[in-house]
Amino acid sequence: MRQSTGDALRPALILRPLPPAVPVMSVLLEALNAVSQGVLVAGADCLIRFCNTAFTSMTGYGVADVLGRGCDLLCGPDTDPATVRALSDCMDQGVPFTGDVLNYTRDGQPFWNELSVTPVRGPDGAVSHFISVHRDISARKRAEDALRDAAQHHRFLQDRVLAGVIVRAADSRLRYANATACRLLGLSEDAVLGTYETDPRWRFVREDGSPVPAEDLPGSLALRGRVDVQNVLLGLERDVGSSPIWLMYNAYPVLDGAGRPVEAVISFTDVTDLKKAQQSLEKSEERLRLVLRGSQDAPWDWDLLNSVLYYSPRWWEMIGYQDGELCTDPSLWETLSHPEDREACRAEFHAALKSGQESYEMEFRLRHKDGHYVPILSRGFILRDGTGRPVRVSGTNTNLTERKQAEARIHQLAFYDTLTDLPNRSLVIEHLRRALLSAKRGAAQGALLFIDLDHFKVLNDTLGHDKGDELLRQVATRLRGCVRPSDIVARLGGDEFVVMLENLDATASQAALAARTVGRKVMALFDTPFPLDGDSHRTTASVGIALFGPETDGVDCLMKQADLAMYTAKAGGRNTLRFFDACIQLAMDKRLALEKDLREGLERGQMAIHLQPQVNQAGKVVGAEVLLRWYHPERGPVSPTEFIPLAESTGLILPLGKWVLKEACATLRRWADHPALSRLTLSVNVSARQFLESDFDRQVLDILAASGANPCHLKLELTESLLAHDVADIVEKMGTLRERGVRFSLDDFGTGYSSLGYLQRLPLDELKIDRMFVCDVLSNPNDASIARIILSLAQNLGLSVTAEGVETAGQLDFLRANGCRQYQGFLFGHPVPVAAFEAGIPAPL
Ligand SMILES: Nc1nc2c(ncn2[C@@H]2O[C@@H]3COP(=O)(O)O[C@H]4[C@@H](O)[C@H](n5cnc6c(=O)[nH]c(N)nc65)O[C@@H]4COP(=O)(O)O[C@H]3[C@H]2O)c(=O)[nH]1
Repeated sequence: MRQSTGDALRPALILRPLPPAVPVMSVLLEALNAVSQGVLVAGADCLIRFCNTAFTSMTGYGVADVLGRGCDLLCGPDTDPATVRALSDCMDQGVPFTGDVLNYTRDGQPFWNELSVTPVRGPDGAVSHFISVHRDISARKRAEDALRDAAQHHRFLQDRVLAGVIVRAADSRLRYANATACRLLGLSEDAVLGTYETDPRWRFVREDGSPVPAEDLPGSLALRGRVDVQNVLLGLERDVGSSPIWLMYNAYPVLDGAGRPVEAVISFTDVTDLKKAQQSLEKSEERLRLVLRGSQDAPWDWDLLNSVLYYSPRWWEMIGYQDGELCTDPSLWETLSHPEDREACRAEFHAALKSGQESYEMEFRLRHKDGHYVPILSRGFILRDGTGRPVRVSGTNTNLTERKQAEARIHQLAFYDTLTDLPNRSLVIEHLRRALLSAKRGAAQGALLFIDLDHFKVLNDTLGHDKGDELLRQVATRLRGCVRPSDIVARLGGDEFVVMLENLDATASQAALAARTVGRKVMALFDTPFPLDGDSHRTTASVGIALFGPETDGVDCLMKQADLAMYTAKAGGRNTLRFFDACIQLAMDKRLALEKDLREGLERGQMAIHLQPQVNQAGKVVGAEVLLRWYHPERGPVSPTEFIPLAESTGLILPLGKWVLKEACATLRRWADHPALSRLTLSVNVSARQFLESDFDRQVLDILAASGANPCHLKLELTESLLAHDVADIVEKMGTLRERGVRFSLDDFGTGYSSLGYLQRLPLDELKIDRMFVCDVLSNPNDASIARIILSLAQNLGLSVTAEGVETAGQLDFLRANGCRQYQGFLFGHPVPVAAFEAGIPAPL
């Protein structure tokens, strides 16, 4: 109820010049004050003559405020001037007016006034006054505004949701479509209401490409079945034949009060991108399936977070197992992998996980059920979470067996000679390159031997290529068999072979000797005829040798040198061996001649033994060392220091040594009958090569037996170099001989391989102090110390000691003072022929 201002009087009807009020008027007045609308009466001059109670309540004005005021009393700042004008025009023209006007109460509050002004005419037809009826419609206006706002908001939202929304009537006519729906359906907003959902311009298709009939559209289904339709995927070809956009539909029916469907609300979302992604995923999965089906790869998958491993049936098959035959746990591949690969693989795998890379590849071997190892290429793809942590690894294993075999075959074809299976020129060049590099780093000298069969062409032309090939194969086999496994034997082509020897010796002369030994072994291979298809064929080879070492100028140069040496050998009459280096060749020739002479010298009786006395501390001769002498008719006397090493390297030491032993034993036997000589011992030098003969002990016993010498007078002098060989064997042979009374002395003690361990193990009787220490005992404190140590060592081990090379009384005094009891040297006598030695021994008293 609006507050009236000051005037508590009931509103009065003041109509002038109306006749005085009668009860009827009073009733009318009562009626006017009872109505809920505000009523005003204004004169033709538009001044207010009357207002009812509802008006005063509505506006807050009192009756006194209103009477006599103009009709614009209620206008305010936001009152629409156009409306005011229209009202004013109506009043001027004496026509009714209705309209909604924004008016203001007395205290300035705006309110909506539904105003209707009716002109009242007098008998003369002229407007005598106006009756206006006012209704406060503010509440309605607010409701309408709210409704409009809500509708706008709703529309706003509808237009902005990403889903299309349409409402269709039962006859499929569209009643509503939001902006998204219009966009997706290709409709303008104006066209919505005239369009049917079943419009023939749209073609709906299913995922398999078949068309969707109108009655199966989601709206139709919802209306017909009165059910909600959910998640139906349809393709929409907006123009028939165009590529469809994919829409995910939901729909529900709207029922009337009687439960009859009146319309369907249909929403749909554009899932074309999703669909495309799905299709491409399906395609790539399909492709992967096809690829995997077509390939022999074995997929696997490892869930790192849960430690769950999946090995495909082919994974198992690759290593000979049935699916599930072994327990599948993360350590399985480690258990099955080759021990040599395991550590590297583990490291590589963890490095890949740690590094953040997406994939890796590695090769290793897995143990097959039957025990052999299968070479595997494993490719893994690492899946990581948002923080980069690896959560899953998936991949495939490829069996590399065939590839490895093919690679080996290719390698074989590229680097091996198909006829002989020996390395070919390419491979030997590689080996040489590597050997030269290592020689440059200071390793020992090596040698390259070029071997060319003599007159091979003639054989090939006369006997045919098959037999030629067969000969080459047999030569290859023999060559391979006559060198060490570490030496390289190769075929360069035709009848040319090479042998590469590494690490021969640090000195060129010794390396040349070793190379020549191999060269001669190679030539000796041709001494035995070659069986060729029932016939036996003889052939020879020419060998050229080039040494290589830090100074060598590269592979080509070395090959040329060996080739040239081989041609020199051919030019020298074939079946011969030549060095590229002329000096080496000269030295070799000399050596060869010496070797030949030595061999003949032994056969022709040019050898003799000389004896050098060994005396005790009283100066009495107790024995002698047997020293070999060679007197060549042209060369004259040849020093043992010259021919003994040659004899050792050629093997001639064996017959020579035997001969010396026989001579010594024969001498002992002879002495046995001679009172002055019968107690003397003879020390015989035995070379390592001689002693290592498997039946050396038997040979000695045979010679002793054959000569009838007393074994107790025979002493064998062994050298320290012998100790580099199988000591157990040496000990055994020494034991056998010692049982018969033969004694042993260790020669040149202190110069070579001595070790206390050996000294204790060997059944020795004597140590010999080498003359190199004796020589300087007085001038060199080191040598004096060594001599003293040897003497004290011998004493502790219970061995006797003979000092060699005693030349002066001073040396003798030193040795004697330090406990040495037996001596040998020029001070007591030079090596002399046996007869001279015997003559020098005084007859017993
Ligand atoms: N400067 C000097 N030299 C002295 C003195 N006393 C002895 N000699 C020499 O020292 C060598 C001792 O023999 P070796 O150490 O066994 O050294 C021997 C031995 O290793 C070897 N040899 C000699 N005969 C044979 C043999 O029949 N068989 C074997 N396997 N080797 C032998 O030849 C080496 C040299 O023999 P030779 O030339 O006869 O040289 C002998 C001898 O003449 C001395 O006071 N001063």
